[in-house]
Amino acid sequence: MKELVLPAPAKLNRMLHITGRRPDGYHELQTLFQFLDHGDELCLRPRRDGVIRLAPGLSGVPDSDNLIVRAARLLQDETGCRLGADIHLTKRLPMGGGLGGGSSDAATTLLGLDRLWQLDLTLDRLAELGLQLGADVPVFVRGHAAWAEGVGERLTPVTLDTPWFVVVHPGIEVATAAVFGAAQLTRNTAPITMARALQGGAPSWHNDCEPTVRSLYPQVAEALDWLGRRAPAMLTGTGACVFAWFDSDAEAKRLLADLPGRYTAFTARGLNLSPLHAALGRRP
Ligand SMILES: C[C@@](CO)(OP(=O)(O)O)[C@H](O)COP(=O)(O)OP(=O)(O)OC[C@H]1O[C@@H](n2ccc(N)nc2=O)[C@H](O)[C@@H]1O
Ligand SMILES: Nc1ncnc2c1ncn2[C@@H]1O[C@H](COP(=O)(O)OP(=O)(O)O)[C@@H](O)[C@H]1O
Repeated sequence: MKELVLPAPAKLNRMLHITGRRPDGYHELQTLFQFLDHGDELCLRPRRDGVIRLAPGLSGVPDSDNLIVRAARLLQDETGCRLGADIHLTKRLPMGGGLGGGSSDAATTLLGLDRLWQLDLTLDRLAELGLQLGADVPVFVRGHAAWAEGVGERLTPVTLDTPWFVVVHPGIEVATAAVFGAAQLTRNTAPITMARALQGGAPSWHNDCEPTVRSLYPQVAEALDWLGRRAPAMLTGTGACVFAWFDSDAEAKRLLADLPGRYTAFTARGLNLSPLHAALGRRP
């Protein structure tokens, strides 16, 4: 096999509750993950010499810290595979945006190299490896919209409504660790059942990180207010991106016409199945 060109889709957290904090400091969440038909793209080519080469890299992220390189090395270490890869990244998702770009890149690397290197690992095994790289990686490995608990690793597939979204980036990066470390963050939302979360649907959903992110990052508060005046708006993950949902692409696109110059934005449709798995012909 010469090369694989694969998508690394974005995710949204359609709702997010923080229900506790573990002894290791990580937070217990209940969240609904859904994919978008918009994201990064990776081109993977095998090398015989075992070298992992990423081009272009990301400014401000040394290659050895890049989740793509870390995912590839983890796979080599775990399987003893002596092949390497040239990896070309087309980065479209803003970093620290709450869209899971780095986690999705890592998952695409794991599944793509599993195929190129003919390792035939199960999605269970790849999700286990993914969790070592970040709490959000397993859902991208599994490839199905999901109700997630724990730190995001206990996943139950769900089928959500698939509206068109406007995703607005306020032009700043949010540090996930800063939000989870904030004294004011509420960590005591009572756990609910998945059935209850699904029953209320989008109008009943909220994100427990929002009040803290609003006060730590006024630019995110402004973007939420701007979008919220036009449609119901929410924060994804710990931000910085905020989103609103519409019944049609045309309605979503109309909103972009008024977008203030300080923001960037895109429209995308919600997906319950990851385009990565579709591209690989692999059942989530
Ligand atoms: C909050 C969520 C919701 O989807 O999204 P993002 O806004 O980052 O996309 C994620 O759980 C984020 O997952 P991910 O971005 O992979 O986080 P990690 O790299 O594992 O963790 C970054 C840091 O955030 C804190 N952290 C993260 C996840 C969690 N459940 N509890 C935490 O306390 C820890 O301090 C950790 O060192
Ligand atoms: N391939 C990658 N793409 C994006 N960010 C990466 C990548 N590898 C490492 N990172 C680091 O992970 C951080 C969080 O990235 P990202 O996944 O884009 O945000 P979020 O978790 O908010 O969705 C970045 O600020 C960056 O330092």
